[in-house]
Amino acid sequence: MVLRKSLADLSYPRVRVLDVSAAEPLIAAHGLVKRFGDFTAVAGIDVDVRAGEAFGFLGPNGAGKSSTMRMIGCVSAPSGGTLRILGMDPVRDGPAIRARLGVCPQQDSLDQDITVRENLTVYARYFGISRRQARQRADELLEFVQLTERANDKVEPLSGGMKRRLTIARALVNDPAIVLLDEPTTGLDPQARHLVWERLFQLKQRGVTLVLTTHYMDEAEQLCDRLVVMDGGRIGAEGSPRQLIERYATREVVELRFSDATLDSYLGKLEGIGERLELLPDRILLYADDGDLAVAAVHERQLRPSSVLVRRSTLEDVFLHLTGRTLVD
Ligand SMILES: Nc1ncnc2c1ncn2[C@@H]1O[C@H](COP(=O)(O)OP(=O)(O)OP(=O)(O)O)[C@@H](O)[C@H]1O
Repeated sequence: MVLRKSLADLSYPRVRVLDVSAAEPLIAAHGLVKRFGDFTAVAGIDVDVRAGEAFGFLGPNGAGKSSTMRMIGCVSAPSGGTLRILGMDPVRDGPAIRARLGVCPQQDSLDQDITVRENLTVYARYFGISRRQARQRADELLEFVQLTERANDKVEPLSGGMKRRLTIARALVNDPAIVLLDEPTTGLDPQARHLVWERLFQLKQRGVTLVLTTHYMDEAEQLCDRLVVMDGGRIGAEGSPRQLIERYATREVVELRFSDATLDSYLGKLEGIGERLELLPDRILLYADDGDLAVAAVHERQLRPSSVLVRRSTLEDVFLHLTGRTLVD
């Protein structure tokens, strides 16, 4: 496997691009297992991550996403199966792999006692980067994550979104071949999430290989070229967001609420409209390629929902179809 710097983009963040002749995926997992005592957190998953793609693990809390990321990050040994990262074995070649990974953990692990810039320069020194280069790299990265004005401030007073952006900058210090992001926007407010997405999108545009976990379907839809839907340590489906929606949902969904009776009494009355019905605690979802036609059919049956919403299908619908639960349950 040959890695070379992209000549097209000399500005930060520098990009490592896999030589097109390399056949092996950057991350290849087959039958990967993680056990904690008798409990199986990851139950034999197959994953291939290719150079330059943004790959996501979408699933609810406890799905096994972080356990998988920790194995890929070479901080937790697999209990079974095979895992190769950048053509190497994470157990034997952990330090060599870690040197080429950028890791953005779920919990911010920034040093609160030093400045924003020092968080980057000190980290850069772990990778053997010279003091002068570290300083230059830190300044470029602070500009990239829009924190230049806070460079000399301590970390503690920064907002959650700023801390997350600083953690992303830190993950880029060593010019990584793969950036691992565990729940990059969990706990952030909508504006801060959008800023993080925007920076990640920039990285993606520059060809950086991103691997992220999320339980936000909008995050997965916006950022991921390809993703796996994970639940209970297993992968239920794999594909691009669009492929998954086409495969597991209809083009549109009608959300129906009724105020006059228990919801399940309407299931029989709606039978045969659209392709599928899902009963949620507060509404019925009616899957149909043409939502308006489905609504007309509902009215023809003299049913009077208290509210009707026609929307496009999302990954949330895919997850519901695959697991019978919503992601936020
Ligand atoms: N060190 C550990 N010891 C015992 N059980 C663990 C350990 N780490 C994780 N687990 C369990 O493994 C399961 C999967 O956890 P994991 O953190 O991988 O899920 P996740 O999909 O990342 O969810 P979250 O978003 O909550 O982190 C959970 O039931 C969790 O309690």
